Amino acid sequence: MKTAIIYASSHGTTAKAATLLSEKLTGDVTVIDLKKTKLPEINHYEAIILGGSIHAGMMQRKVTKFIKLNENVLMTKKIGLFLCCMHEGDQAKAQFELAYPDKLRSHSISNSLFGGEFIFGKMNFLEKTIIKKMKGDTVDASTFNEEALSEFVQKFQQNSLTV
Ligand SMILES: Cc1cc2nc3c(=O)[nH]c(=O)nc-3n(C[C@H](O)[C@H](O)[C@H](O)COP(=O)(O)O)c2cc1C
Repeated sequence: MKTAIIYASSHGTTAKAATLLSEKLTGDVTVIDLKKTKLPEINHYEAIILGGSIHAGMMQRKVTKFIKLNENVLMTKKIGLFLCCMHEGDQAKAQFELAYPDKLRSHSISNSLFGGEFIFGKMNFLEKTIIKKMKGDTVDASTFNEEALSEFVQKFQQNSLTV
C-alpha cells in the first residue's frame, strides 16, 4: 500500500512523529513536509496520514489549507489523523476536534494524540515569554507518547486491511 504522511511542524515534534511513523509502518511510505512541499500530489496514494501541532489553540494553517484544498480526494483515501500538543484529556480532545473537520474524523481509520514537547532552545523570544508565563519556568518538557504512536500504527494497519 502506498501511504503518504503529510505534516507541518513548528519546532520538530510533529516532524519526529512523522519520521517514527514512517519507520514503523509497513509498505511504501513517503513523508511530506508541507513547509517544503506546498501542493503535494496525492492521487497515487491509497492512504494518507495527516499530522500537525497546536500553537495558541490552533493547528498550523498549512495543514488546514491542505485539507480544504483536497477535501473530496481525501474522502476517497484511507485516512489517519494525529496531533501533537501539550494539553491533555478533554482539552486535547477539543483541540483535535477543532483541528480536523468532522467529516474527515468520521472517515479516518486511526486517529490519535501523541503528546508534545516544550523545547525552549527552539522558541523565539515571544514564544519563550508566553510559555514561561504559562508554565512558570523555562525547563524543557515532554509528554511525547511513543506508545500512543505505536497503537496508532497498529490500528491504522489493521483497519486498512478491512476498509
Ligand atoms: C508558543 C506556543 C504555543 C503553544 N500553544 C499550545 C496550545 O494552545 N495548546 C497545546 O496543547 N499546546 C500548545 N503548545 C505546545 C505545542 O503543541 C508542542 O510544543 C508541540 O510539541 C509542538 O509541535 P511542533 O514542534 O511539531 O510544532 C504550544 C507551544 C508553543 C511553543
